[in-house]
Amino acid sequence: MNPSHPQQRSQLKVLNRRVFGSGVAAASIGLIAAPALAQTSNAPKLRLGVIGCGGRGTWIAKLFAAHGGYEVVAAADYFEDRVNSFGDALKVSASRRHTGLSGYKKMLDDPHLDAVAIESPPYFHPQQAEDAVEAGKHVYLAKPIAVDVPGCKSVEQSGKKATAKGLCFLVDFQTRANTYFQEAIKQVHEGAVGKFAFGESTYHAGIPWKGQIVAAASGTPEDQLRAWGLNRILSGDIITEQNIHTLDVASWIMNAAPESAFGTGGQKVRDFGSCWDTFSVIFNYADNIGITFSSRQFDGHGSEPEGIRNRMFGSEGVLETAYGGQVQIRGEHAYEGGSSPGIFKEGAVTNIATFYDQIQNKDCSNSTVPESVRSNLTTILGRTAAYQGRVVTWKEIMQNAEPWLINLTGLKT
Ligand SMILES: NC(=O)C1=CN([C@@H]2O[C@H](COP(=O)(O)OP(=O)(O)OC[C@H]3O[C@@H](n4cnc5c(N)ncnc54)[C@H](OP(=O)(O)O)[C@@H]3O)[C@@H](O)[C@H]2O)C=CC1
Ligand SMILES: O=C1CO[C@H](CO)[C@@H](O)[C@@H]1O
Repeated sequence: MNPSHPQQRSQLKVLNRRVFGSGVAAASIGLIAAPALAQTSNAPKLRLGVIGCGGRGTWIAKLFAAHGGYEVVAAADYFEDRVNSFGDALKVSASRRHTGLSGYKKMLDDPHLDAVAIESPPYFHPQQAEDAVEAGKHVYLAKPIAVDVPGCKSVEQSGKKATAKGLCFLVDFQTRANTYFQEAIKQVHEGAVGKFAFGESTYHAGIPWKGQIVAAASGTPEDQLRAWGLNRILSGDIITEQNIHTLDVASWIMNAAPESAFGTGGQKVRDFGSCWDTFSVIFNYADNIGITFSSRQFDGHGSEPEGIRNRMFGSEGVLETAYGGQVQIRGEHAYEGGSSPGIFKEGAVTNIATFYDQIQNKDCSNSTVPESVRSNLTTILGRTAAYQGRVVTWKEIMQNAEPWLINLTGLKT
């Protein structure tokens, strides 16, 4: 998000209040400076192109520039106004601003470009990542990695291909970069809560897409693209686009894929867009360990607690985590942990620094790819079970890997 953009400012207010809690508001979105992780070596700057110049793309490009090890030299977005506003802010030359659906391919043709950050709508991520790896570029990819099973499989292959070609590929989950989350979940894996009994996973938040409601109603191809966050196919629906943060933590805790899921939900409160505004799912893991999940993307009328939360109950303790809040283990092997109010920005800053270090050190193991594939597939399993109102197995979704396709006719190539 870009706090200087008026629409984004109001969205941030909603997110601060609803997702992160009032006490941590400014820090949670990066208005309070994160610890500097500036590049100090004399290595030449990495030449970075950004695909997707909307809110996240513009915001994160400034973090790449602030790192010191990158030079933002190219921009691609379907929309000319976005690429120009990005280009002006990041001082990208006119010849390196690309528009249209395949504008990013012209960017990838540049032999002097080292890496790309993919910050476009989720529907486009797998193809853009595949093309970037094919073109020999390192890839920094926003979550979710894909909206469907074939997309997840494609990103999995791109990650492996990147490793084989000596390219780095990093998926940007802020929680995965946070030391309290890392330590707490490591201790849980070492037995700190004993034998798992059951878990909880929630993402309760307001509407982040108010600026897209008018475009969503118009239905022209370009408006549909501008309003991608309210479009089920372009976004993956809220369980994949937004709720993935909490289901990624659940997947990290379990260190396994669920065997099946059962769920429900719908568009209960909102009357715009094609996404559901709530999901309720039970994920069934091996040994009948259940994780109950619920999400909301509309006004909670002051209900607390809000945001991205996980709990895992075991025979000897309980793990509690909150994105932007406290992370701790209670019980026989307590871990005090700590709070992470600045995680929204600090997670990205850390991931940007890690990506730089991996490229410099030629560490192309690309370990964030398989874990992201699994959590993205977990969201798709829950989504399928909820849409169909029946028990759906992991095996089933992996075997019937139907692509989600949208008609892009009418858009500039
Ligand atoms: N925590 C995380 O990891 C986050 C990840 N993402 C991911 O990043 C990708 C891209 O998402 P995102 O950038 O949000 O998508 P968009 O920018 O396309 O859409 C989000 C909102 O940003 C606003 N916006 C558009 N252009 C700009 C601009 N130049 N500056 C500021 N705001 C603008 C739009 O509001 P309006 O039309 O009213 O101007 C729009 O409603 C997606 O995959 C998404 O899931 C996104 C946010 C956080
Ligand atoms: O969690 C987040 C806040 O909401 C945004 C809109 O759904 C997401 O893209 C982001 O990842």
